[in-house]
Amino acid sequence: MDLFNSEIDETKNLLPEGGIVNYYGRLLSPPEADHYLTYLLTAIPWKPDEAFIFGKHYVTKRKVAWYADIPYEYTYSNITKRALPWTPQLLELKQLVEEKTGEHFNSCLLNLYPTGDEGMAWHSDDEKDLKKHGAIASLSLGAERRFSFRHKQTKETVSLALPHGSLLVMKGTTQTHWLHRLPPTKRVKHARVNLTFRTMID
Ligand SMILES: O=C(O)CCC(=O)C(=O)O
Ligand SMILES: [Fe+2]
Repeated sequence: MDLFNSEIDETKNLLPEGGIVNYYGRLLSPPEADHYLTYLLTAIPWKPDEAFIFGKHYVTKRKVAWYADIPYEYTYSNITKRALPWTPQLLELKQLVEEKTGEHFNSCLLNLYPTGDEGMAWHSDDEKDLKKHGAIASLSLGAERRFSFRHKQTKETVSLALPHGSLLVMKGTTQTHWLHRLPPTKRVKHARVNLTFRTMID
């Protein structure tokens, strides 16, 4: 029996309409999750997220890294990023996520939120370089944070907590009809790392 996930139905759609979000609970046991969190905090070449918007240079306290099967280039907010080659540990995590979800991914965006002061504003992951309606799998490590969805028309919201080692998948038309965000919170004083596994189109 899975002691972590006894109450969780991973086939349930958390959204009432317009997309599919499945929550798998803990993919990793707490010791496994600790192991990967320590690895990621120390071994990933974290860089602040940057943007040039109306000629002004913005640098976030949130840090990012990007890995993929091939050195894809990806431009947003006038900054071009080139994907790094997978590390063995990231490939282990990718394989676990793929086995659990039955999906396949060719890239991963990593986010590091040093404290609850950092979050991510409402957005959809609907860039044209991403496979349309492709699944996005989100693995969370470290500080537990709330994660929210908001329907673009009805403004209905759906929220859940994402604990250490947990897995969430967004698929179907979720990015077309819903926004999502990671709200900042004064209560959280330690770091969270999030890995979003994605499919880029060539
Ligand atoms: O940190 C998270 O849980 C979400 C990150 C996210 O939405 C993104 O990278 O597009
Ligand atoms: Fe996102």
